[in-house]
Amino acid sequence: MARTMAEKVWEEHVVRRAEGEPDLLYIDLHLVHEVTSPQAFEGLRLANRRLRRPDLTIATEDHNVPTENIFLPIADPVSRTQVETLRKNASEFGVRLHQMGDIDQGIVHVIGPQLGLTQPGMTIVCGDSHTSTHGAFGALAFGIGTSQVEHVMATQTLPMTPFKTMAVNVTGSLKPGVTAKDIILAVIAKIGTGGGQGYVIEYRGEAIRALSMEARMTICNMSIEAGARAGMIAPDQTTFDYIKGRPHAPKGELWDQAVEYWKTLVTDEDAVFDKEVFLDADELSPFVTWGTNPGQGAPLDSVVPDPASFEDPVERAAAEKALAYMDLKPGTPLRDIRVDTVFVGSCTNGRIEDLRAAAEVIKGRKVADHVRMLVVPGSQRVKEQAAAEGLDEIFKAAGAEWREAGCSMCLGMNPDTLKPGERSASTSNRNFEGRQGKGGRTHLVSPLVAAATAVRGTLSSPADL
Ligand SMILES: CC(C)[C@H](C(=O)O)[C@@H](O)C(=O)O
Ligand code: SF4
Repeated sequence: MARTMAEKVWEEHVVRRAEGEPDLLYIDLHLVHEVTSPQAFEGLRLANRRLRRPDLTIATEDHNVPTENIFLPIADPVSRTQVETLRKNASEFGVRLHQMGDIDQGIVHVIGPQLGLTQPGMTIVCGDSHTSTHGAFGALAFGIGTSQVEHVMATQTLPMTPFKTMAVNVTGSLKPGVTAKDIILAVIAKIGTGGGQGYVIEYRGEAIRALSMEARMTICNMSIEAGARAGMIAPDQTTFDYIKGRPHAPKGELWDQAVEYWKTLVTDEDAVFDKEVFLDADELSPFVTWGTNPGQGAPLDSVVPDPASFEDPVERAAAEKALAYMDLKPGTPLRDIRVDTVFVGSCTNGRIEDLRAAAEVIKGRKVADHVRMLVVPGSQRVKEQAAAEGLDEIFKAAGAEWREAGCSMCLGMNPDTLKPGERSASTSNRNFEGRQGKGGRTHLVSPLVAAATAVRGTLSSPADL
């Protein structure tokens, strides 16, 4: 029977199947961070169990880490406890941990691909919703809850209920200045934050094929913001070239065998998806969010929508509430919205290509006087590479702050937060109330829009400079 890529990867990993029960899947890679692992380790300890496969488990410190003065003790007691607990657990259970200051430390979804741990055809889990990022390689990658984290630690398997399949077909090609971030914000605006519920999305079409691996990761990363269980992109030459030579990539003959297998991980031509969505890349322009969920977005060229224009009463009420929180008036051109802060970073857009894109725009220009710009590499290696290319100097010369790797202002779990009432343009993935700090207001944007906004001080694209 013809199968989709997601179904193929799933079938390869079933270790037990019984009528009326979820399939038990083998897990190839388990990524761990300090927020969702403490209770799982504690559960193992109480049950007197060891970790089943420490070699398939890797941990990093990301959410709670400060991005300045990383060799001083963490000031916030909750953050400090979480990080210290992970260190203690990793050493007790034999898990490789990349600590602050380690060259391989960084956001969990940045370091997996970077180390070559993330590979096509794998099942990958992490107690973190944006695990969907790894699907960009043709892996089936799910965010899981803490009790599931414990299950994987103890058994290297996970019971999983079947999913539905959705194809998001992106035809045509992107105009200059339009990026993967704009594609995914447009997809979520189209299908809604619940549109992907129960589905694994496969992104397909010529516009997707033309994207770099990092751009593909940006798209798969935000699948979860459409409510999907995972997002995937079929592996191709772009994927193989990205993985080749990385520390954990197969070598020699094993490499050739792996690529042969990876090439089979494409959706069969006559496979049928449960749902199909179409988008024309030629029609896209830079996209920004105006509301408090990632689906409340619109082209930068447009205006803050009037809640009355939403036919669905639930959407209308949500828009009213969002505009009140965001302190925005219907009809205001999105370009007139003035920001206080610009954040370039996160597992959505904190990779080297993102920093290059932002640097290209900001080079030789200045961050507006009323704006604070934070540039936070997704990992220490990204930081090192950016510095080798002189990007750090470009940002600093423009007046931006250049930081150490971590989740930073993507969420308010570390010192990088918005103050109440402050407004940001942010390359991250969530704009919920209080996400970047209590009372903070977030507009999700691409790195290009972020950089242009930093210069003009209002939501802008490079074409406005
Ligand atoms: C803290 C963590 C559990 C959370 C997630 O699961 O996504 C975080 O990474 C986020 O982005 O909100
Ligand atoms: S960067 Fe943001 S979205 Fe990504 S893992 Fe960290 S907190 Fe979650």
